[in-house]
Amino acid sequence: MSEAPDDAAPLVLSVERLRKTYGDTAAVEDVSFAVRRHELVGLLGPNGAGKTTTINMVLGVLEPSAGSIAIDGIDLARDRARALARTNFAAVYAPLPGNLTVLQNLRFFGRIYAVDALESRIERLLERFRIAQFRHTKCGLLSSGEQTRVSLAKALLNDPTLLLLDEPTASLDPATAQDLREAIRAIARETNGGILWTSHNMYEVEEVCDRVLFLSHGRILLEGDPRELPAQHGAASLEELFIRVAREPLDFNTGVR
Ligand SMILES: Nc1ncnc2c1ncn2[C@@H]1O[C@H](COP(=O)(O)OP(=O)(O)OP(=O)(O)O)[C@@H](O)[C@H]1O
Repeated sequence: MSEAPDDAAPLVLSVERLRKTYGDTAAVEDVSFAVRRHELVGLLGPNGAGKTTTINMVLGVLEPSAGSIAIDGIDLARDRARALARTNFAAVYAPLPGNLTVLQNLRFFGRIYAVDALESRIERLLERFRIAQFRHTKCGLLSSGEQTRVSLAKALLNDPTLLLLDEPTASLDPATAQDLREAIRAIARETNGGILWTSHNMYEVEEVCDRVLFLSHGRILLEGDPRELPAQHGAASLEELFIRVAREPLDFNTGVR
């Protein structure tokens, strides 16, 4: 756990009244939140809660039905290219091309992002994620944990102000996951960015996140410090709170549907 981020730190992500509907189904409904510089925010919720839909709207992959998104103060709808140049992401469902080596992949993406001094940037990231020995190995041949580390290196190539991580430790053994959590915490501390992170591992969320948002049925039901929220709501642990929120798809504070 790190020092609490400064409440006055600039917003690296600001989401206002975001909504995404598919026909009569609202995947995301009236969601507002922010991520500050140096902050690690967990986006939690049961399967189908709307986490990936939210992340995909922030990444510009999905167009919101309503609402606005600003990255580092830049409105995504109005100035898309400039806003997206400040983001990056890593997700297990978006692996890097398997027929390219680690180096070829990092060079390819580095050129797309127009990274300055690309070769030295790549070398630093290969060291940081302990993947230098795989530089000439095709990504498709790496273990899932090794691929995750390459995806994280790729996600940091452009030194993003906003880093989105969708279950970054899902395929990792406990020791590798622990190393990775430490690396990600260090990134939040040392860079000028903030991180939005999804995970189903409540132990990890308590250890890593400065703040969490509980999403259920497309709405934010709870928000706060993952170490304080359980006691505030009479739950013994974050996991117990998560299960209650997931099973009670109603206004958690008032009990009103
Ligand atoms: N293209 C689509 N068309 C119709 N419904 C969709 C579409 N994409 C997502 N949904 C629905 O929107 C809801 C939110 O889905 P989403 O993938 O954002 O959930 P999630 O919180 O990421 O879940 P998980 O933890 O299972 O990955 C789900 O009910 C899903 O079925």
